[in-house]
Amino acid sequence: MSLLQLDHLQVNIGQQAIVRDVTVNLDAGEIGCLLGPSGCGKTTLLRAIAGFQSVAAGSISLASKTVSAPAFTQAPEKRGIGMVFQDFALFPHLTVEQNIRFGMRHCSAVEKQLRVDELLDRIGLPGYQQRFPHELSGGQQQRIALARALAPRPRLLLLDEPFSSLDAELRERLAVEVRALLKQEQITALLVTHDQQEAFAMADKAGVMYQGELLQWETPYQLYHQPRHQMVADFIGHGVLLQGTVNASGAMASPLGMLEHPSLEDVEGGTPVNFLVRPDDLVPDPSSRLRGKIKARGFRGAHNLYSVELVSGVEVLTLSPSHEQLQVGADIGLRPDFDHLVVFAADHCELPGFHNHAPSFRPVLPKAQPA
Ligand SMILES: Nc1ncnc2c1ncn2[C@@H]1O[C@H](COP(=O)(O)OP(=O)(O)OP(=O)(O)O)[C@@H](O)[C@H]1O
Repeated sequence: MSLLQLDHLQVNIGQQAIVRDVTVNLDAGEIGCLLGPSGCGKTTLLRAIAGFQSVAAGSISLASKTVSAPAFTQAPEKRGIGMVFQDFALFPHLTVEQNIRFGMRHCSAVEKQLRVDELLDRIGLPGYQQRFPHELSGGQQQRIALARALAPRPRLLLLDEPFSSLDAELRERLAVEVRALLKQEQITALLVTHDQQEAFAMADKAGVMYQGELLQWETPYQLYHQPRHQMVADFIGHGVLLQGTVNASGAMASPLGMLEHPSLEDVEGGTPVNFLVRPDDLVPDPSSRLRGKIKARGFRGAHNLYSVELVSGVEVLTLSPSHEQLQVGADIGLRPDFDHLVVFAADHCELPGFHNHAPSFRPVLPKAQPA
């Protein structure tokens, strides 16, 4: 059952359309995640859902009831929405228990007590009732902020970069914990973040926004493996877009050599395309004729990520287990090994902040075809 429905939503600030033509569905109990570069309109969209911002076109519905449309904005306190922001925003002069009880005005004292104890158990902080916020770490404070938002059992929880002030390791751990907690509580949630790892750890559905538009709204797996826009391909995961030309027999001449793949068969001969190359699409192979020089190495735990300059001058990325360390400056052979090939029309309009890759908004193929 649909809990949140945004239908061709437009939100203006002054004369400017900050959110444009956004359509999103979140079913009850699902966790959605909005990704995108700074200033693309993520917070404005959340504010509109919460009822702090009116809408210029389209509508917002909660459980099939319209709460925002042009000339109609249901008051925020009537929407049953909880919110968590990046700066914790706990009341410093109230104890943990008083903070959590804050939004539970309509419950009896016994209910409040049970709910506080239940939530403190669930967030792994039993016995913290009488602490003050300044006696807690950043991660603990953010867990309490979450408990406070969950206490009145909102039907929708909005989280705006809730972990961004925490360090990377804690952020990842909390994302996993918070997902488990939201699932236990059966809360529908929409999260805004810059951090794709966080989105992947938390989301059932995710989308990338760019300049007010939502480019794709699907599962994190589909965003990664079947990006429908170059911008999504560029924003999600490491990878490079290379140029190629598909010939009449469906093979592609490319900086990686001639590539053949079922997904190229529908592309008209002679078409110039851009195609996505992820690090795991190129396997180190000493016997391969495709050669390059290692320019840089980044440690990624189990793997190292290498930047390799091919003999043609094109730079690509590859992965290798971190116990097999390759040296910067060394010659390396790479074997293309595409599980699926993601291909876009090769339009060329430069956009600031996104390497030199042009988003076409018009994939040659609707999406990548699984091999
Ligand atoms: N009150 C306002 N007055 C004028 N412009 C605004 C206002 N609030 C936001 N904007 C503009 O709207 C655009 C989107 O802002 P928004 O905060 O929604 O982006 P965001 O994607 O959440 O960014 P970030 O990730 O940096 O928080 C920006 O260009 C911003 O300058």
